[in-house]
Amino acid sequence: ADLSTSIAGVKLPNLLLNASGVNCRYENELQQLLDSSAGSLVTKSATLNSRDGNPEPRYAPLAGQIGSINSMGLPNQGYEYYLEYAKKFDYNNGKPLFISLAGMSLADNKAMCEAFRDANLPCVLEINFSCPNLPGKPQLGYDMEAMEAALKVLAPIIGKPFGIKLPPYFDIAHFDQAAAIFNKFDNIAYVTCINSVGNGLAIDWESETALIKPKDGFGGLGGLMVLQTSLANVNAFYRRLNNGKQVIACGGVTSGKEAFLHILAGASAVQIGTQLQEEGTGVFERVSKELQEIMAAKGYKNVEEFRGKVKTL
Ligand SMILES: C=Cc1c(C(=O)O)[nH]c(=O)[nH]c1=O
Repeated sequence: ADLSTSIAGVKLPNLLLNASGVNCRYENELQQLLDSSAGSLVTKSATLNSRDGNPEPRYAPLAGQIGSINSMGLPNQGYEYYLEYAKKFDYNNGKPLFISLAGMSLADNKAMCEAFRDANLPCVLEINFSCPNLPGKPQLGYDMEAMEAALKVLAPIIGKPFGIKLPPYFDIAHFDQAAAIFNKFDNIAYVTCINSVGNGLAIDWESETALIKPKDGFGGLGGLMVLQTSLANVNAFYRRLNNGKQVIACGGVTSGKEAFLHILAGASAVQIGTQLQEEGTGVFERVSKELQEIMAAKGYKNVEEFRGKVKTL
């Protein structure tokens, strides 16, 4: 079965890729993604300057393989590292490159977007409005006015198709408000739903202790336990975005089954985070095979035949 897809003007030979933040901070990790069955790769969200991030332990899988909690604190090499990587990248290798940016301020995001614009590269920018783990910094994704104001500055600078990484929303009114904002910007090509479910608290019952150190143990939740929230966000934006804007799914993909469900909900591509962290890059081969088996069993030759076709009662 054909798992290829096109997003923001670039073609992915396989609609599976990593979630930003996982296995993508350093060049060697990015090379591992290129060498895997993933159809593309996205870099760790970059800030103006490099960051060490929060104190460890800052990531933990949850018992029973139900998911993960993280409060990494945006550790990254600084945007120039990823800009240099994007300049050296072989755009004829068959897999497109996505670059994630998460400026600590609008000025930082503006400076980083200007630098990528000036470099005039084929990579696709994904602006991350949804990091939940910066102490004292509320995430832009939950401030509609600030998000629109930022887009009014950044969209014209980027000047070509780009994407936005969104937090999960839980109120229908917020789906309506956010989609209405995105529909105002012609070059928003896609949204990636969802980032981790912010500020969960994982506690070990034997030691009576939080699993991670930063923020009294508060961190973003990922993995299978966020699947239904992710499916809802994918479908909500699939139903609301117009002019060909697409949705990349992220959240709860541990097998071909969840990837299939995300496509049914409307996803054009599917990102894998927690399961990639736990299993390694072999996850892309496994999930691709499982998805193709499901499609064959159901008689689907390509994903367009069932994308967004979730039935309601
Ligand atoms: C960019 C920071 C993020 C982080 C982080 O670096 O703490 N963790 C997430 O789950 N999502 C983010 O967007």
